[in-house]
Amino acid sequence: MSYEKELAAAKKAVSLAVRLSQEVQKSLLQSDVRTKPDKSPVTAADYGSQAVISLVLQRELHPEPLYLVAEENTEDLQKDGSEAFLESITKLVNNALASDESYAAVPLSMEDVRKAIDHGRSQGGSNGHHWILDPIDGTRGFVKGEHYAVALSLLVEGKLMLGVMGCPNLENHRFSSSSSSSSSSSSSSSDKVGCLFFATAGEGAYVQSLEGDSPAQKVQVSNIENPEEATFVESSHKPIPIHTSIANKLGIKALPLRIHSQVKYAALARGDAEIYLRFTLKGYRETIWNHAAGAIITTEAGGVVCDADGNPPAFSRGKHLYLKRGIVVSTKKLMPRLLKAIKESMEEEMQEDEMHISASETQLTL
Ligand SMILES: Nc1ncnc2c1ncn2[C@@H]1O[C@H](COP(=O)(O)O)[C@@H](OP(=O)(O)O)[C@H]1O
Ligand SMILES: [Mg+2]
Repeated sequence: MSYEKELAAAKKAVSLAVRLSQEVQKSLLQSDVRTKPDKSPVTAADYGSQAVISLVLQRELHPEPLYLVAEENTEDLQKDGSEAFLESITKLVNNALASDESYAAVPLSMEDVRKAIDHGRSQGGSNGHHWILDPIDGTRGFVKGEHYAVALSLLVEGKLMLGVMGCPNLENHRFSSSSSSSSSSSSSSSDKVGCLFFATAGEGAYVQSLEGDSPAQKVQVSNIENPEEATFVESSHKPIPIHTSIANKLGIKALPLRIHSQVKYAALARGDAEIYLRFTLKGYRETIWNHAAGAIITTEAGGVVCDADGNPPAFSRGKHLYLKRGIVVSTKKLMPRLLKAIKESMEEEMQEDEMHISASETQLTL
């Protein structure tokens, strides 16, 4: 089955949502950043992007029903004092939609926008069609003017069939590992930025400029064979000690690139980097919208996405991913060596934990 109609709808939805997010990022004041109960930030762009994508998909795919599993909901927007915030989100949504000729109709009300956001309450699963959305992935990066992504994908009968990812602050040219440092968000003012990645199952992964002014180009993961030359990327959250141990075992010389959001998957898909490690901290459960679009794009570019044991993550079990230790992404060539290094590092970590436990038991008995 071809997903042409769905792909066109998804590209349109993501492009309009990116326009909205860029509008917000340009004028973002610290006071516009709210904090969710899990302490992560949320902005008008998170809600606005979700509303735009929900509305565009509903209209483009009509009369098919839309099942959308998305990160945001309007619970916090219904609290006292949130009316002005919802009003500003509604204005952003109307502006973004009006920039597309086919949507320049009657402006939407606050209630329309609230409903569009809450359309994203589907739970996913292994039956039927489910769209998966992270309206702003990497909100921490977004509020700092760094990398973020608008990530949309389609799950059909439990399998990822399509992914579209807008990366508004990613340079159109590849970034090289020679510029490796603790941050990769630097760009010279003459660099052209803004990439739209997309992939459909079995048909490869592509990138085009977000401005749509150049034809799409096929992307492929890197073909380096020596892990010592690999560039490894990780999240900008707290450093994860086991990542360093794994990189040392592989003899990787360059410092990791620390990048917000699923732009990390895009970096691998395009051959800018070869290894993405995301061992999760205890108590944190990964959600499908943080990985789905990136996973199909990198896989279609020839990469491999798996857990620490080498098993592919299941996107069909609801909103969460059930992983043993985290997500590992690399190329087919490097994955066997990487999994071996991971196994060794995990065994060492377990031995260290056991030593700590017996040392503290000894202290207790003294
Ligand atoms: N302690 C943690 N460990 C891993 N991921 C976390 C986390 N706390 C939050 N996240 C999620 O990680 C996403 C960002 O990933 P990254 O660190 O790769 O940029 C955030 O998505 P949102 O920005 O969409 O909320 C957030 O949901
Ligand atoms: Mg998000």
